[in-house]
Amino acid sequence: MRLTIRDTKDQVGNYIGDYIAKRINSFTPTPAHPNIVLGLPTGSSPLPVYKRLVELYKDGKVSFKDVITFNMDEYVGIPRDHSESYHTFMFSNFFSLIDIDPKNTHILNGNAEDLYKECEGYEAAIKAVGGIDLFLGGIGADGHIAFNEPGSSLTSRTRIKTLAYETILDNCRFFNNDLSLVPRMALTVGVQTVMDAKEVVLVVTGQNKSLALSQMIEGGVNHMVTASALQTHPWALVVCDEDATLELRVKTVKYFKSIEKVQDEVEAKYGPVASVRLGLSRATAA
Ligand SMILES: N[C@@H]1[C@@H](O)[C@H](O)[C@@H](COP(=O)(O)O)O[C@@H]1O
Repeated sequence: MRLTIRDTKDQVGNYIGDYIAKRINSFTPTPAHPNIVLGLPTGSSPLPVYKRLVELYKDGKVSFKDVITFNMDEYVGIPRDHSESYHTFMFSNFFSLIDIDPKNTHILNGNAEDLYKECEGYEAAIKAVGGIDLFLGGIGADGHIAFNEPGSSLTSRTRIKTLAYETILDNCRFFNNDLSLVPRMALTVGVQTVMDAKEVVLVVTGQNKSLALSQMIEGGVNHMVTASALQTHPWALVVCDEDATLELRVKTVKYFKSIEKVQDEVEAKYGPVASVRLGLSRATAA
């Protein structure tokens, strides 16, 4: 796992936005895997990433015409066009601002008649397009990824999930601070669904995520901090701001900063060719 630290959350957004655009632009289609497939999150943390990607699209530096997306999660039981549904979030903050074909965007339907079937179908749809190339994610204050709350199986797949009280409290701000309006359940991809992606990028910003970040990076792999499963992913990158590092050891921060410096030197020498970068960065991050 690599950790890249930037001063502010906007700089984090720019870094990840540029990173994803580079992946889209360097994607080589094959008959078995003709489109790049992204996994996408909602939440306040990824907003600067989406803002950057929209800017790059408007500047003609990236196109989403051939991009397929799968969102991480969706609430159960609120209408699709509810102002706080993840469907509404994705269309207002991203999809309606770029040239993506809505047919290529996939979001779990929290109002499906058969929620079990919906989840099984989602896993099958991911498989049918050749798997996810890059899964972008955020984390909850309790270290959850998607809606994989503490205690979730680290080999879980897309399923129905009861939300933790802490998450319901966190989300209350979006529902007029009225606890009774916050959905109690969600559909979510599993930890294993995220782990199956070829590459995972996590955006972690703000002091309120600092404890979760230190637990996921410095603690052991643990189902109480489901994002910690990424320690075993062969190609995971966490990008955070300085505020989010507050609970990390100084030694940890210095270590990851020094690794980035080496990577920069290697890239300056060999060039930012994606495949080369992938191989070399793996070596330096090991
Ligand atoms: N299901 C979402 C997660 O995918 C997201 O990472 C988390 C943090 O959101 P925020 O970035 O707003 O702190 O919120 C919810 O729990």
